[in-house]
Amino acid sequence: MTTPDTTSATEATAATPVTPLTAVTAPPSRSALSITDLTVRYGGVTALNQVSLTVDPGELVGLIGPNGAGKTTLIDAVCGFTKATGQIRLGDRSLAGLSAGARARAGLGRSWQAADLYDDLTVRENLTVGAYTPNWRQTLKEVFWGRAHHDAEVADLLGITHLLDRPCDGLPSGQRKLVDVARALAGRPDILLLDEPAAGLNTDESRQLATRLRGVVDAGTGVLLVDHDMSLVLTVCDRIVVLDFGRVLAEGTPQQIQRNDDVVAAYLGTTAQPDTPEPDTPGLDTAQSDTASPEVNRD
Ligand SMILES: Nc1ncnc2c1ncn2[C@@H]1O[C@H](COP(=O)(O)OP(=O)(O)OP(=O)(O)O)[C@@H](O)[C@H]1O
Repeated sequence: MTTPDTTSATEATAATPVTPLTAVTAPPSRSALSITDLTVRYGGVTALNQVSLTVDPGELVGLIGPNGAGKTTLIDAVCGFTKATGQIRLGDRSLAGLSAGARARAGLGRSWQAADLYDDLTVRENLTVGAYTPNWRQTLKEVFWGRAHHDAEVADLLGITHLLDRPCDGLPSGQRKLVDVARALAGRPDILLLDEPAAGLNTDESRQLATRLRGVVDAGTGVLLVDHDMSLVLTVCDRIVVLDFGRVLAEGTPQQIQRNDDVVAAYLGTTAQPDTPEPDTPGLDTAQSDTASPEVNRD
């Protein structure tokens, strides 16, 4: 079952129900990401200091913290864009010494803070670029699991099927973010690391993204989500790790994190009120109950 390029995306979707992602897209087993004592220094700045965390297949882990806490550095180090010490493993395999390309082929995918799409290409073509990891393993996957079908599945999962044949140039920011995530997913990663996918999105777009991310995770991919949108992180994540000054400050479920005094003091502040407030609470300051983006800039 494939989606021919000559058929419009809408027609294809209507004619051929998309098979669940787990059945077709993924290799039979996926690997967990395990990070131990990860340390990154930029000259005199210790951006990460012995950070350890795990992301299991089918788990959505949030990574939050103030500006400059080291979140992007962690993604860069895991994906091979920044030198680091410590251990990074994907399943049984150590990623030590591997290039960024080799880590992508091993099963890591990532998005970037700015959704830099190839604007003169269509959405479908962007997915094709995202899927391009030329090695025998990838070629075998494509022989057994199919490429065009995979694009259709990924597009379906992110809710962008109707956009597949549109050029990326001119897409609104919310759709660009979804395409960016889809492009990273097109490489069939075991673990997907997302750097602020909700930045610039309005509340509706952010909610839509949350639904789509949950679909990605439920289909078996492990996701590490970096974002300042606390409404998104606290509602969609299974587990949250909080960084502060390059160290792990706290780790736990969203409920545990929002009640952690250290996290409230360092990051969430008085905005940490994700429990549904009484709608008619007298004197409730709506600004204080806004959980959207408690950015703390210490740069
Ligand atoms: N290329 C670099 N050279 C030198 N210092 C850097 C570099 N990249 C990051 N840093 C520093 O490392 C620390 C961690 O930065 P990082 O961008 O990882 O934080 P962050 O948590 O992602 O912040 P934000 O939420 O603002 O994106 C900061 O002190 C930052 O100034």
